Amino acid sequence: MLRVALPNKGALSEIASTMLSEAGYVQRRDSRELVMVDPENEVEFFYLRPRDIAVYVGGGILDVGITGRDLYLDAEVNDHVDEVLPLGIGASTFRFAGPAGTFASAQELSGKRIATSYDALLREYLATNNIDASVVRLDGAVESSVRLGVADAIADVVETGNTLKAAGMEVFGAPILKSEAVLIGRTGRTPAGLEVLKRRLMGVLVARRYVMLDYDVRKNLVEEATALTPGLESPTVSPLQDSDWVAVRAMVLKNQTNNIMDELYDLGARAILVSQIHACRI
Ligand SMILES: Nc1ncnc2c1ncn2[C@@H]1O[C@H](COP(=O)(O)OP(=O)(O)OP(=O)(O)O)[C@@H](O)[C@H]1O
Ligand SMILES: O=P(O)(O)OC[C@H]1O[C@H](OP(=O)(O)OP(=O)(O)O)[C@H](O)[C@@H]1O
Ligand SMILES: [Mg+2]
Repeated sequence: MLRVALPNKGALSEIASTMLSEAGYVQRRDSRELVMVDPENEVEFFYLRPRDIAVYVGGGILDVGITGRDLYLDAEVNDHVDEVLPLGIGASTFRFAGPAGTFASAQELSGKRIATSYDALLREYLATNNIDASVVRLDGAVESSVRLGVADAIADVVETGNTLKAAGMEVFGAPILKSEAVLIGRTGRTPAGLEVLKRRLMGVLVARRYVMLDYDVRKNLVEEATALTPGLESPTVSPLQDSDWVAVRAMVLKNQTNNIMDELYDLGARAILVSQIHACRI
């Protein structure tokens, strides 16, 4: 059995479970369940605090896990745990913020107090950038720390920025880290089932990003048309009953679909159809 750690709560919990369901794995139905066995796929899922996942994987107790890149790096296990696959979900940025109009750059933090829940990540950034500041480690609701007088600035996860705005704060300086949900595993180990899990997750990523495009086009325009729809490897071109025309089938990026359809139509392509990809192995 492949032993997989998944976030039990928070921003990454539902989106990680949904992704695994789309990849064909059985997921828990009740958020209080802590373990879920998927005997058919020979995988066992353990629902744990997202911050603890790197610790379980780093300790060799569980084979792989899904957590945030920021949490994984903050756990300081990257000498023996690797990021195996970025998952394109749960994106956020780890940034400095302070009371509106107070700070303009990270260098101005020298001698100041910075509150954060990601102290290892912050300490490393400060050391690399020669900023001599003190770090105040808090568990959460870090935005309140400045108003309450325990810190001068914060380093925290920002997604929409709404929480900062509500606290009268604004970001400053360059982003410290761009994060997203990632699959992590022990360096140099490929436990049974990991390659299949990776391939399935990559299949979900592709199925989410691409659609299947079908159209008919005159044979003499097929070169121009397929230049617009090159597909992942090569588009399928099939004969039609009318020998002057061919049918073309290719995967295209979902967010480019309508532009490509307009260009194909202008070129003379007709019967342009888009269909969703439910699953794939590339
Ligand atoms: N809007 C968001 N708010 C917080 N974290 C987010 C958001 N979007 C993505 N994430 C990511 O989710 C992870 C944090 O998850 P979560 O909030 O569940 O952990 P936590 O803050 O340690 O726990 P909790 O808030 O339950 O005490 C990080 O990897 C973070 O980058
Ligand atoms: O930019 P936004 O979309 O507003 O999201 C970012 C906020 O969400 C997180 O808090 P969370 O809900 O995890 O609470 P916590 O601070 O107690 O961890 C994070 O710590 C920020 O406060
Ligand atoms: Mg949180």
